[in-house]
Amino acid sequence: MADILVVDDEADIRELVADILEDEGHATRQAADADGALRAVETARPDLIILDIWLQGSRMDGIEILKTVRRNQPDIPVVIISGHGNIEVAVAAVKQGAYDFIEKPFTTDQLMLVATRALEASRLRRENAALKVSDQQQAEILGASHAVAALRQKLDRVARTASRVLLSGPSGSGKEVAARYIHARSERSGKAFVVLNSATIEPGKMEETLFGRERDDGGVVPGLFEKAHGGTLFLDEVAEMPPGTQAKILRVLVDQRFARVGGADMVQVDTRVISATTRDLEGLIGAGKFREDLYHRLSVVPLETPPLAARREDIPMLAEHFLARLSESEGLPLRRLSADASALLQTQNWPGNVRQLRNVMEQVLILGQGAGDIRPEELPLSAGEPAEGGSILSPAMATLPLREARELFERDYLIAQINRFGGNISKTAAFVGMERSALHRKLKSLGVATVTRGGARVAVVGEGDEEEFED
Ligand SMILES: Nc1ncnc2c1ncn2[C@@H]1O[C@H](COP(=O)(O)OP(=O)(O)OP(=O)(O)O)[C@@H](O)[C@H]1O
Repeated sequence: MADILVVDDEADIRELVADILEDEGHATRQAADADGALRAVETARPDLIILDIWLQGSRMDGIEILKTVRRNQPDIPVVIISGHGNIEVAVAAVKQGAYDFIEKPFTTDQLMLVATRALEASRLRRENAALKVSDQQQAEILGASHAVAALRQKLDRVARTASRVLLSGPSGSGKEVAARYIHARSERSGKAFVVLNSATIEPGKMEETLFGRERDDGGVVPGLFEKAHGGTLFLDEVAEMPPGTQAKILRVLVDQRFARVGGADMVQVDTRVISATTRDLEGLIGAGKFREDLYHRLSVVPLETPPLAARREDIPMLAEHFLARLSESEGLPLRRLSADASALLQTQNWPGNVRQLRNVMEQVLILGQGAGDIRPEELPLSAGEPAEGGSILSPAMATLPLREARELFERDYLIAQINRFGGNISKTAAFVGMERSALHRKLKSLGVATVTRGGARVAVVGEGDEEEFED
């Protein structure tokens, strides 16, 4: 049932239109002039306005009312009633943003047809707008660390162009979110964002998946390049592409044309390609596993999503964000992290990065029995376990030069110790075997400070302004 406002100076036409709409189950309100109409719109937003153009005794005609409504509430659909022989005025009204018009005299069916279509179109528009908002939300890159702020800035810049982007970073570090972020903020945002995960497609099916097929009966099965026409194709795990497909993709990137499998005609597409890899593509090129020419075409703008362990200061806010979102979507009471739990999360290695953090938060919220703030012992963490193969090297550290790896280790180690001693620098210094002043200098050079969170002192990275140590 819709709420429909009928505006006409002739009472019998108003009544007639209202009767027809009410017979179809809608609620109606009526107005005879501009003041009545605008007051009705202000009182409660109608789902549809049926508006006569000529209104005797009104200070504005239908077109003026239409303009006012469009200015203030542009998403209310308006259907114009025009007198016979007044087509030009009706067409002018449509140009001003009316959904459609009907000419007097009209039949019940004509009125219902145009009213139903206007209501349906406005419902679809509202749904699409809601979807677009949720697309944008899905494509939010959260984090206040230097690394994430710099990444966001680059993504914003690249979203304004049509350049191809290659995103590198470990699994779960947000490569797909970054690709969605670019798409959602680009001129292509109204068109499709299509994902291909190369690792999940059988090699024999890859070309059909990407380029489509022409069947013997003349039917066409479009591939992902066609589905993403005008939009963006995200090639995830691009290193997993079989060599034959690599050659074909290269050709599409060079001239934006391809033939479907089983077909001879060339298909022209305008598809932006964003690709992602967790692997070292340059190493694979050296080993003859990835085409160098394709690499250069894909990585016009190369960007890196940093591992979570390299931006620990983002961990508390990401964790709180996931807790809030999950409790809302699962209908569970919201729980927050205690300061100790938050500090413990910051000492972990997170080989599965943001995805792993989200999973841990999901487990706490869904499986956790507790109430109130989440305590450290409730966190399902395998803290302190050596990484696979007995090595303590995290994936983040394993690929760094010695000096940077040592800094990363020292930073993580000292943060863990400070948090173990409740932010007490003297006790930490005694335990780690350093003079208090030397520890201060070291922490400063590593960008570590302690801040008060939830009543407790915790060590964090990169919030230099608050740096102030307690004994
Ligand atoms: N900066 C971020 N802000 C908010 N959520 C994030 C962020 N980074 C990652 N996520 C979330 O973490 C999860 C994993 O992210 P995503 O799928 O983008 O990672 P990926 O690098 O593409 O992983 P893979 O290489 O395994 O495909 C998603 O649920 C995503 O929403």
